[in-house]
Amino acid sequence: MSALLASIRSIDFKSLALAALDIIVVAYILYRLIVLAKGRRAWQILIGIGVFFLLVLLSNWLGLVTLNWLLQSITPLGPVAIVILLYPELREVLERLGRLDFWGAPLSVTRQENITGTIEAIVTAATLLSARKTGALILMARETGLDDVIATGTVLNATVTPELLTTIFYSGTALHDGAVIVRDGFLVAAGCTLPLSDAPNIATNVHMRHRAAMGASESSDAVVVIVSEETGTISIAIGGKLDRGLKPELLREKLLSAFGKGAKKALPRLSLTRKNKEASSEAPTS
Ligand SMILES: Nc1ncnc2c1ncn2[C@@H]1O[C@H](COP(=O)(O)OP(=O)(O)OP(=O)(O)O)[C@@H](O)[C@H]1O
Repeated sequence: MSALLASIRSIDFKSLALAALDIIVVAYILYRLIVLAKGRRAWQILIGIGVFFLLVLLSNWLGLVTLNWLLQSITPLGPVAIVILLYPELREVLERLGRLDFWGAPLSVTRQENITGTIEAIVTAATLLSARKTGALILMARETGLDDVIATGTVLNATVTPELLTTIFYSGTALHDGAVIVRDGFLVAAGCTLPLSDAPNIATNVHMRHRAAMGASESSDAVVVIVSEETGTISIAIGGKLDRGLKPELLREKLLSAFGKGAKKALPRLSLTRKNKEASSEAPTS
C-alpha cells in the first residue's frame, strides 16, 4: 500500500497533464484536417500517400530490394510533392487559421437550414429556365468552404427563391454568365467561374457550362444543377458524373438524396479550391 502511495506521489502530474493536452491538441488538429480533406481531391491524395508508405513497408518486409530501393529514393521528394499537390488545401487551412474558424464551429454542417425549401426553389427555377431554354449553372455546397470560387463572382447573400434564380440567369443581366453558389440555404454569390473538367473522354456535345459543372463536382463534393441553353435539358453533376435529361421530379429526388436524409434540414458547407485559376482564364462568355 505504502509502495503504491509512493509511486502515485512520484508521478509528475504537471507533465502528465501537459502530455495529455499535447495528445488532445494533435488529435483535434488531425481530426479537423481529415474533415477538411474528406470528400475532396485532397482525400484521394492522402489515401495515395498512405498506399505509398504501405508499399514501402511491404516491400521492405517481403525483401523486394529493387522496389524498396526505388520507393526509398522517391521518399525524400515527398514533402515537396505534398506541398505542390495539396497547395489549395494548405492555403485554405492557413486562411482558416487566420480567420480562427479552423478551431470553432464544425466544418461540415454549420447552420440548420431548410434544405427542402432550398431544393424546392432550385427545382422550380430549373423547370422555368428549362421551359424558356435559359442556360443556368447552380452549385450547391455540401462541405467545407467555397471561398475561392465565391471570390470569382459577385457576393449576394440572398435567400434562394425561384424568382431570384430566374432573374439572375435571364439573358443580358450582368450576372447571368457563370455559376451561382448556394450555401447554408443562401444564394451566396453569382457570376462565379468554376474549374473545367479535364476528364479525357468527355463527349463533344458536352459544352463548357456542363464541363464546368463536371469540373466543380470533380474537385469537390458540390452538387451542380445545370440547365442547357441549347436544349433546355436539366442535368445534375455529382462526383464528376453528369446525369442529363432529368425531369423536375427526378431532379428533386436526386437533390434530396444527395443531401441525405439526415441533412434534409441542413445545407452543409462545401469547398472547391482546385483549378479555379485555370478556369477563370478559360471561361467563355455568352
Ligand atoms: N468555367 C465556367 N464557369 C462558370 N460558367 C461557365 C464556365 N464555362 C462556361 N460557363 C457558362 O456557360 C456559358 C456558355 O456555355 P456553352 O458554350 O456550353 O453554352 P451552350 O452552347 O449554350 O451550351 P449548353 O447547352 O451547355 O448551355 C457561358 O456563357 C457561361 O455562363
